[in-house]
Amino acid sequence: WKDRGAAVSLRREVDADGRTVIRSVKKGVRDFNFGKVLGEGSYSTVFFATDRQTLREYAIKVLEKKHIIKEKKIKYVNIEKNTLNRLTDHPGIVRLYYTFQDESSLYYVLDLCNGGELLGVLKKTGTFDVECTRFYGAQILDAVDYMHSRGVIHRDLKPENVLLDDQMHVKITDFGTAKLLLDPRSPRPPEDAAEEERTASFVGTAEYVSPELLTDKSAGKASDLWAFGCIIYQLLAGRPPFKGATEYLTFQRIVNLEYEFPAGFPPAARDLVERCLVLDPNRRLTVEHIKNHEFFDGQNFSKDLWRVKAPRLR
Ligand SMILES: NC(=O)c1nn(CC2CCNCC2)c2c1CCc1cnc(N=C3C=CCC=C3)nc1-2
Repeated sequence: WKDRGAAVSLRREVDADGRTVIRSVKKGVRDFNFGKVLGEGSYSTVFFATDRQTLREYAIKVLEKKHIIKEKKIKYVNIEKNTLNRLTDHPGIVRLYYTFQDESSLYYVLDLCNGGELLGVLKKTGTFDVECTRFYGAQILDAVDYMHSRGVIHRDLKPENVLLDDQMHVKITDFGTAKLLLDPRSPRPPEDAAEEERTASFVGTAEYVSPELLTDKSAGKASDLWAFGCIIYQLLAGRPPFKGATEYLTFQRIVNLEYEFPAGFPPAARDLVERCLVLDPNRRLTVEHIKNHEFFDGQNFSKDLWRVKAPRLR
């Protein structure tokens, strides 16, 4: 596990001759004050942390080595690090500053999102109006477009993984289950790669998982756009489109496309959702189609999208 990024701290020490020397050493656990737990995954815990020298605040994701090995999650840990290393330069993606390790754990130093989860904000307001849905939908779409352009498929997009920063702007997180498309420049994968993909065990969160992942276990960029359609529906309706009493019943509703729109659901948004929630991934809207859809008429998808003030949530 090669550490990434070199963050050094200057440490004043006394050498053997009693002289005070300043050494530059790679940052480690001792350079941070760890605060409250922000979230716990099956093999990681994310803490609020402050750099003791610069006082900058971060989220530090801590992964216990022996647990990762015992649970055979090394592959996921490497996927997440390789994914974060590809997604280095977009305002809508939680940024990995650097990593370090000690004998027991691995540490990822990440952007801190003080605004919490989009889901939390949605629960407070119940539903979003069209203006807020357009703003957050546009930011999520722009971040997904960047991810896909870098050959990354998130595979578990949902309002819990859409975090908010101090400006209430979107920061997408949790790439531990992402799928990395092979670099087009690299040699073609062996034929059995497709087979291996089909035997892949990972499935996202029930309410947002795409039908193709349930039927033939293949996930492509269109799988993230299925989840995008579910999120747009949920922001306006206050609940996800597919929700059964059990996971199995939720899956059944998805593969049978069983969902309705509540009365008063805005027509342009309804048309957009209907064209994202298409069973055949090849007939689903692509990012470009969605950007040009009537629902986003007049929406600016340039860098300004990340400079404008977030609309007041109502
Ligand atoms: N899995 C992760 O990488 C991750 N998990 N969290 C906390 C989770 C809580 C449950 N929903 C998904 C996120 C984070 C990160 C990245 C880095 C990261 C940065 N800031 C926050 N901030 C939060 C603030 C309040 C509540 C939750 C998260 N959280 C994270």
